[in-house]
Amino acid sequence: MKYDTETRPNGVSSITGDVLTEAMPWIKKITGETIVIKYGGSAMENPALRAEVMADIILLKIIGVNPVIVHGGGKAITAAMDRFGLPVEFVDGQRVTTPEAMDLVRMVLTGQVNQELVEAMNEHGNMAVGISGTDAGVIVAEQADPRLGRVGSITRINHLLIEDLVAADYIPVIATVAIGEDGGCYNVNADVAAGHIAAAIGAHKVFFLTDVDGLYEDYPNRDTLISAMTLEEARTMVEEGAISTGMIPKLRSCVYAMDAGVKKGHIINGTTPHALLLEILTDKGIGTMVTGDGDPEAAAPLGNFAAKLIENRDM
Ligand SMILES: Nc1ncnc2c1ncn2[C@@H]1O[C@H](COP(=O)(O)OP(=O)(O)O)[C@@H](O)[C@H]1O
Ligand SMILES: CC(=O)N[C@@H](CCC(=O)OP(=O)(O)O)C(=O)O
Repeated sequence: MKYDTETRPNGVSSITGDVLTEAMPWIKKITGETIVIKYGGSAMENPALRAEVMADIILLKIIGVNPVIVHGGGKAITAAMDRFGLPVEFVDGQRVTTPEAMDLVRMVLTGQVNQELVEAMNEHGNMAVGISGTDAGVIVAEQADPRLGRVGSITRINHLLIEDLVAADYIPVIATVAIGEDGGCYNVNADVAAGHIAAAIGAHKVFFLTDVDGLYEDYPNRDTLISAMTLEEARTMVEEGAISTGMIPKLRSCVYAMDAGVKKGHIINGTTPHALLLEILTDKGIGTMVTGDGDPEAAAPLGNFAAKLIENRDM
């Protein structure tokens, strides 16, 4: 039943009621599920927005969802390296990490970014617990490539600590510093870590919050946003190299997690107010959704542009 705002003494709009009712079936679907949310450096720049995202995560927790946060902080690391006069260099999207840079990466991710997120969430009740991949050996890695120094390639996720925290109703907030198979620690890409963690804990869904609306077929042409794609289409795009830096590890991680049983992967704009809530609790999904085969929400086939891109790569 719809009410006329005019007839309401407190002036509350019926739209508010409609929005709340619309959320009900989605709350029923998601409550009790564990979701992994990767929060990236690009979407963390604005402190007010960051605080809003953290509050939304708490709201999800309150309605019975179990969020696990995996965060990056690439921009903050670069700013710190500039400040300390360390050279900043990326090879294929991975930061060249000398031992001195590794000290700074660890300092920024675990000491600064992680704690900022934990503090912002705990303003709403002390539910968030900050850990890094070295705690209880949650993320184990080996050297990826000697040319990249202390950059790690993940070999194992020890998921017990994450699961224990979730079971105790905490929100784990994980900085992606890994413990080395050979001792020491490694710098791992946060998108990759999120995919591995989602796979290891058998998450229901994995979300990548970034600073663009999702995956574009023809970036930066804003008319080419892919709103939905199947796992096989995502796999083909990754394998054919039809996407560029930034999105590569996100889509690859979706594929990795979904191959391990995660139901869906979402790439959404963390700078859009309440992006997570809109994606999870309303009829109108936003961003790019990757669905599994046979999923009733499975996507329409890729648009012409992506199909052409892939076709051209074959030639
Ligand atoms: N096809 C594409 N669709 C969307 N974004 C793309 C695409 N190709 C490259 N990008 C870039 O990827 C960036 C997001 O990746 P990144 O900067 O690594 O994000 P984050 O710090 O959130 O992990 C976007 O800001 C955009 O510039
Ligand atoms: C190896 C490597 O490149 N590690 C990343 C880790 C942080 C990260 O991934 O942060 P975003 O998600 O904010 O980009 C880095 O040093 O920037």
